[in-house]
Amino acid sequence: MTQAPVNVTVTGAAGQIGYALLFRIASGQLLGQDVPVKLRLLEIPQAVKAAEGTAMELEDGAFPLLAGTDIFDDPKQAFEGTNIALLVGARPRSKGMERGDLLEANGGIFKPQGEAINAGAADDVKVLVVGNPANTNALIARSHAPDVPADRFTAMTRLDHNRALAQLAKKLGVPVTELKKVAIWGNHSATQYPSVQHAEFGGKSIAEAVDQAWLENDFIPTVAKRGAAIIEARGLSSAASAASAAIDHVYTWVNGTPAGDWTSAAVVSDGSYGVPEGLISSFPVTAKDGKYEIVQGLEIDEFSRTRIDASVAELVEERDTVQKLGLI
Ligand SMILES: NC(=O)c1ccc[n+]([C@@H]2O[C@H](COP(=O)([O-])OP(=O)(O)OC[C@H]3O[C@@H](n4cnc5c(N)ncnc54)[C@H](O)[C@@H]3O)[C@@H](O)[C@H]2O)c1
Ligand SMILES: O=C(O)C[C@H](O)C(=O)O
Repeated sequence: MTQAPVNVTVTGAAGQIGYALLFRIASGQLLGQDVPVKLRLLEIPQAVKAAEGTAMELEDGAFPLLAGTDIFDDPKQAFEGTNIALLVGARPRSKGMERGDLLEANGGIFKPQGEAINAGAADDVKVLVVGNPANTNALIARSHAPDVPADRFTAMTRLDHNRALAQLAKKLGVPVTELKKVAIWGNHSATQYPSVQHAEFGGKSIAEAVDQAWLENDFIPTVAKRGAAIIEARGLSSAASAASAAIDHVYTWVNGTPAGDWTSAAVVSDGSYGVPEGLISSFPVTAKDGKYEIVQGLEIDEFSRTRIDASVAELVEERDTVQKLGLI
């Protein structure tokens, strides 16, 4: 192991996703089996003790690639020198809380974290926001990190992408490895648009192989409402699958997408496909040389246009709310 360890900051480290995520990072699945990592865990003061327990377990794993674990309750320290920032900790919606209240509470978390990333993160920092509402939390963090290039801020829709792959593989009776060019557009919320317009299986069109009624009445709502279905079944939101998707998102970002395929990530819009510039919206993206890029030049049919516009309208509303609250 000659390479210097990569610093990985994980916020909400004592939460459910943190518990599922940290051991996979330590085992080399985030960056690769030859890349040592140093973990920097951020928690609120009340949860530092629990994070310490997780750090003891990480130590007990004797992971060859884990160069150490540090715990912080101050974002400035947690993001000092960080190369990969996984923003998982967020304020969940509690009973009676309006969407505006939720956005405001999360502004109190993601504003100082954006400032801390701006002040102290490494020059090559890559940020993935997982904590909900993920797209708008990423927008808040990004707007407080003016010195960090916009393309370093992303939010997670890889879980939705993976959910879409799983549903399609089941329907078509093929392994997920045969599926290509599935895309999630818009917000990580029930308005998201999981699209098969350009998707293929074994070189054939998926849109032609399944009927439109199944897409509209089954596939799209199943993927878009899967998070709620898991909460209903488990009594807790998805954790292991969310951690797995976070691993996939960063691994792909660093190591690239295979030729002839793409994945989905919420990235800062450059105005492509009519999505207002600056919004953090999900697109089909490729990754190369450590950069995610929006796939260009896709023809968008009328059905897709309506669905994309509806989800983007929700993102615009969220952006306008946080703007009014002075959070961006
Ligand atoms: N984007 C996605 O696909 C996706 C999927 C699943 C869950 N989520 C979201 O991920 C978030 C975390 O989920 P979870 O199940 O791990 O929640 P959890 O409640 O189990 O853990 C959250 C942790 O964050 C910590 N935290 C709160 N404020 C913090 C702050 N300011 N700094 C650092 N840590 C802080 C809490 O102390 C807690 O330990 C939630 O917002 C959830 O909705 C997103
Ligand atoms: O935490 C949630 O509200 C659901 C989560 O975003 C998910 O998609 O599983």
